[in-house]
Amino acid sequence: MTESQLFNLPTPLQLECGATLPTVQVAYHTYGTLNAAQDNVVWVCHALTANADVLTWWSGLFGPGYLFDPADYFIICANVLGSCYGSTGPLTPVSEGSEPLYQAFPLVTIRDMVAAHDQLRQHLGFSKIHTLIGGSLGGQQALEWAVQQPTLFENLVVLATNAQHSPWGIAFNESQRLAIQADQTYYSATPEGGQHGLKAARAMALLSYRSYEAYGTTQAEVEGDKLDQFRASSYQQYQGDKLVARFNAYTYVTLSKAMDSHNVGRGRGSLAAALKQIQARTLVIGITSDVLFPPAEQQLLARHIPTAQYVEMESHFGHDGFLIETVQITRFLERFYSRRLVHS
Ligand SMILES: CC(=O)SCCNC(=O)CCNC(=O)[C@H](O)C(C)(C)COP(=O)(O)OP(=O)(O)OC[C@H]1O[C@@H](n2cnc3c(N)ncnc32)[C@H](O)[C@@H]1OP(=O)(O)O
Ligand SMILES: N[C@@H](CCO)C(=O)O
Repeated sequence: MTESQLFNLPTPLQLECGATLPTVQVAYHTYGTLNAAQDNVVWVCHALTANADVLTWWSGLFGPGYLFDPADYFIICANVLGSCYGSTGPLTPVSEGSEPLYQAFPLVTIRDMVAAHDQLRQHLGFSKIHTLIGGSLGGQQALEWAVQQPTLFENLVVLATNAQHSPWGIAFNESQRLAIQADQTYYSATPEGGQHGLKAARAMALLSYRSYEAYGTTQAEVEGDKLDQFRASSYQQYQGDKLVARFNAYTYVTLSKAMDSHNVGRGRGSLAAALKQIQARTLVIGITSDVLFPPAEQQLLARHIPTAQYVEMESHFGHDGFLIETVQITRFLERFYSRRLVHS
């Protein structure tokens, strides 16, 4: 694990909603060495509850001996604006000496996240990115960035994501926010506020990340005569507690609203017109059992991005397959790069 590095934006950040964040800090991790030609940069955009330490949460794809090996690539991942892993968010001050804003933290969009990351890119002096990759919320950022800067990225890899967040996805997120906001401690504006609601929200979200088959495989009862205390119940409880131990309700609300805001077509005529701007060679990966970002959304991306290839991954892990099925993803990527992987 590497240490997080910090970048402070040189000027206040004007958000899409009209609010301004006076100071913004972006936490990021890098691995490997930038080569002389500076053409081995792989930029990873992370999903909802992850952090910038991609080697911990995407191991199997990133790390020594894996496809994106720090021996070959200069890998960078930045924590998104609004998160709680080092970048400015609801639990951090937004100006020198101020108190955190908690539920008053302004609305952040995917475009605001991209704006912060692009400032970091400029600060680091990268004028070319070999590969931009992200799944889910990370894929939303990657698509938005690739639309905004068509010539910056050589390759774009997006998994289990979409061009515009769907009514179905927004409804899932709103239901989770309802659980958080029904927890009166949410209004306490303390780091622990809303934890009961957050636990319920994560349990609800899990249903959209997995599948009927996945629960059937991993949570089936050994004894068939139980009346209560089922394994699936204890799994939901456990997963809720696990997120509460490492996250907070205010960040969850902020990031789920950012996901809802995603629409590459906003102000650009249409989704198709926006996606047509992308010049990066693109691989779109869908997952057969993904009910949250179903294959039809990936197929739409591939239809409108001029150079896109579409592949579909057989998996019963549902949406979270993009984090879990690293062997299949590696195979798809090797084919995509046609073995042009190692840089001299
Ligand atoms: C410090 C950090 O921030 S690290 C994490 C950073 N964040 C991320 O990476 C976000 C993206 N990652 C994820 O969403 C997840 O880690 C995934 C999707 C990759 C994998 O999910 P996991 O929860 O690890 O796997 P899975 O769904 O199989 O659950 C396994 C866990 O449930 C527990 N479990 C399984 N069945 C049950 C049950 N019936 N009752 C109670 N617990 C259960 C297991 O013991 C295991 O516990 P552990 O995580 O403490 O080892
Ligand atoms: N398991 C992922 C799901 C969101 O894509 C996360 O927690 O970030």
